Amino acid sequence: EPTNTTESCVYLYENGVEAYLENRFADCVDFFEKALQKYRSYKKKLQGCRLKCKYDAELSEPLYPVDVDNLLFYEKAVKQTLCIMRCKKEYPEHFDNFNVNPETEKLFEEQKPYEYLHICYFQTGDPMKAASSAFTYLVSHPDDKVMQTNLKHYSSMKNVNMEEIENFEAEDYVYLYVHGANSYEHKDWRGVEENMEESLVAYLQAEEECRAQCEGPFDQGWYPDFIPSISNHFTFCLKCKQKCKTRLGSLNGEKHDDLLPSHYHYLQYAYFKLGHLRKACEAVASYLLFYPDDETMLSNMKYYSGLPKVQDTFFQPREEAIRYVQRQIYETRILKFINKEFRSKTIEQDTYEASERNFRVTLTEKQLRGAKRFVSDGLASEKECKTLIGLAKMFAKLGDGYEGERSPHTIMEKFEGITLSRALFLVYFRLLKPDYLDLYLKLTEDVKRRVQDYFKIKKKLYFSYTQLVCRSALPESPKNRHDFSHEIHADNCNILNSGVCEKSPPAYTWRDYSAILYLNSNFDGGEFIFASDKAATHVQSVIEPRCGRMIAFTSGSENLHGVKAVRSGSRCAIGIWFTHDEKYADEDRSIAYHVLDNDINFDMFSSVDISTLKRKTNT
Ligand SMILES: O=C(O)CCC(=O)C(=O)O
Ligand SMILES: [Fe+2]
Repeated sequence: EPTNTTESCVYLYENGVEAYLENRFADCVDFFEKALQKYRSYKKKLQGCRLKCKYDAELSEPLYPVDVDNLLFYEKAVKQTLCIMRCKKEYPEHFDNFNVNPETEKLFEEQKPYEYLHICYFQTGDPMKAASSAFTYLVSHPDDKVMQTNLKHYSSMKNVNMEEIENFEAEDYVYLYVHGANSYEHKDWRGVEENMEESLVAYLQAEEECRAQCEGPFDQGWYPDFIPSISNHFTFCLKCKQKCKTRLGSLNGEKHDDLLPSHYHYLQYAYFKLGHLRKACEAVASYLLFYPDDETMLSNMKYYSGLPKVQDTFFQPREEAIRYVQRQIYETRILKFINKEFRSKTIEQDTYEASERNFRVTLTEKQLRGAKRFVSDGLASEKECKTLIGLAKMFAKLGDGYEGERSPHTIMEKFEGITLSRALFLVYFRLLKPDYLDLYLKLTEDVKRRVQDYFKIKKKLYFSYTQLVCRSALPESPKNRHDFSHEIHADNCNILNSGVCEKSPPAYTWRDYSAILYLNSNFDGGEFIFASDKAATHVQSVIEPRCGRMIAFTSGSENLHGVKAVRSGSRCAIGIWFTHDEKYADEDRSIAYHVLDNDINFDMFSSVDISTLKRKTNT
């Protein structure tokens, strides 16, 4: 079994998913609760080490009394590194062989476990916890329609008390702040003082932790010089840190973009009512650091200044507010500078070409729990994905000659798309700008290169079939489906009831490798799964599609796979199948290159009946 926590978090998570799929709901609850608990404690330790070490390095005696050439900065970095290494050693259960896996972090940071957990709680007869899980999920995904419906459903049950619903992932300051605001409503000024002062400390602590979490590893994608490497990593962290404010500004889903300064607003009034004028003035000055032109606060200031006991020197902003605002302003300026100055084409080009050369596997065979398969990211930019989705949508609307509007796999979804051959056909007849075909070719060539690299394929490999497909939930289909968008299958054989996979027609027996390049993630459901049998009683791995991600595998029975129901939205991906058999090579691809090069030779077309371009479809 895995020895480190991130892995065992995934391990527990996967077991939870598996228990859920097999209707073992008590196990599901158990696994997910443990997974969440493990992840939380790992995260606290990690943040704790980073914060403690920063603090220690700050306090340590410099090796030389004068700072020359920013050497003090590097001295501290070195000391901090040593400290972090030692700190992690103290928690071998968390950091042994520790290797941060951003995929895992994402699962937990996006509260994925609650998507399963609420159902498992419900099934084990705990609708209160089911409701709280649904609520917890909604706090970070406030617009999730499916979860909103679930919560509504739970809240209508007679043994569910909405007053007692909890956000399982709430930070300490959330309840302190809510209590403080309630005290204010009840004119309990001491209550405001106590809760808001405590909430302020807890909030700043939570923000420091959030920022510390941003100081993780960063895959540069190529090998830059020393200084560019530092500034790249710094920028990456800084962008992440800037998101902490927004994230923490959500009070159980309610967005506050002024959460931190509003503490000072409450406090100035409470202190005034309690007769602590100096403290009231300090709170006013602190608030004005954030919003210097705020009229209410400026008129408060005027009013307080007029009081006989108040002196001008009282309006001194608080220490923590000064530090916070100065840092905020500085960071914003740096980011603005970066965004403005690094726009130039040459830099983008460099970065792009450099990352081109670097082949990065996101998930390995071990992580996917099966042989001859891998997942890789970064194969397409957001813009490229949008362009191709646009292409699919454009021609689906015109009615693209597909056989049947609906999906061949489930009546709950519409299945539409465009093959490479069809894109070629459209370009040839001037119905489509060549840029689309160019992009289609380029991205699929990249996929092929990665497949060849990963599987170390020496024999000649041909494209056999390429198809961009969007699977869309039909508006009338239920939102809580748990069927498949694409049943578990193998790509080059037919699974018989006996479990044997027969390599005969109608299977596409010549297919040797399969790859799918995903174009989006803004839909519900649609996860790709590897399973060990046709009924998916044993799921080996679940992969979430997203723009630029590819999954590749050998096409045989060793790689049974399927797609879970697309519950809402539209899921677009390019499926690509490769063969070693020249007979099944896709001739349209080489024609496509000629069409794009503008040296179209009509002899070439004579060997291909153009009308077949339209009919050749894959179901
Ligand atoms: O779209 C996917 O993720 C997989 C589709 C698939 O397995 C197929 O078309 O054979
Ligand atoms: Fe498939």
